[in-house]
Amino acid sequence: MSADVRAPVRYGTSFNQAKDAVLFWRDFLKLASCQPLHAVVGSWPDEPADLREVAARYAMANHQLFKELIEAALEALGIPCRRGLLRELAAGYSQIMLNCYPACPQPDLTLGLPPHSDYCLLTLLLQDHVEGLQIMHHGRWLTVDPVPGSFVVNVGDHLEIYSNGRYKSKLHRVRVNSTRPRISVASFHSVPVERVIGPATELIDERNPRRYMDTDYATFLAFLASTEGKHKSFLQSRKL
Ligand SMILES: O=C(O)CCC(=O)C(=O)O
Ligand SMILES: [Fe+2]
Repeated sequence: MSADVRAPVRYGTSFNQAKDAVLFWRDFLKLASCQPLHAVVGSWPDEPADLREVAARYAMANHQLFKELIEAALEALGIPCRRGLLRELAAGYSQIMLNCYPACPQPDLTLGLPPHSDYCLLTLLLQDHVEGLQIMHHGRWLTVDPVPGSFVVNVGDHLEIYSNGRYKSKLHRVRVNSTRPRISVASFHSVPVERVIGPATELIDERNPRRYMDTDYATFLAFLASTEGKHKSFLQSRKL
């Protein structure tokens, strides 16, 4: 239950319950799943006995699917796949976030997760049969129908920045209910943490000026700790 948000394994409720003023109605277990995977698996819990093996198989297959999806996204943007970003993803940074939202006696007084967008290129989200995820669409919260065994693919802040705004990172939140607990597994995928990400040079010219500042993980953490973080989203803070 580390207060260090960079720790490879964390258990908790909100982003950093040592500091956050408002806690969320959820428990999470975060597993860092950087590539190559064998470098982090040893830091994962060794109980239950098959956790490492099952989670490693899941992480590997999930990362493979992510690479196929991001390759398609780069192709759609007209960016040659064999260069730049895709090559870096062989040593990319991923996190598996296992979320459990217990049933809540007063669900209207809280949230499982407050409105946010994901800090990554793409999120592959597996959810059970209990609804709870909502996305902001044209100024209204829409509930996403859970389809067990399928992934919801969310565009994250990094893809909006990298595509210079052509892909949009979606604001989303999680509501809880009074009768049924809900479980979801979110896998966040991006470039290595020390890599600075900005709009792809291929997408910028005189008619399409750069719309976002460069960013890295240190900028993100500094933003969360700042007062700016109280009334703005991280993505808004990177807009030019
Ligand atoms: O539980 C969900 O459906 C969404 C989880 C989520 O948005 C997150 O972990 O960032
Ligand atoms: Fe999210």
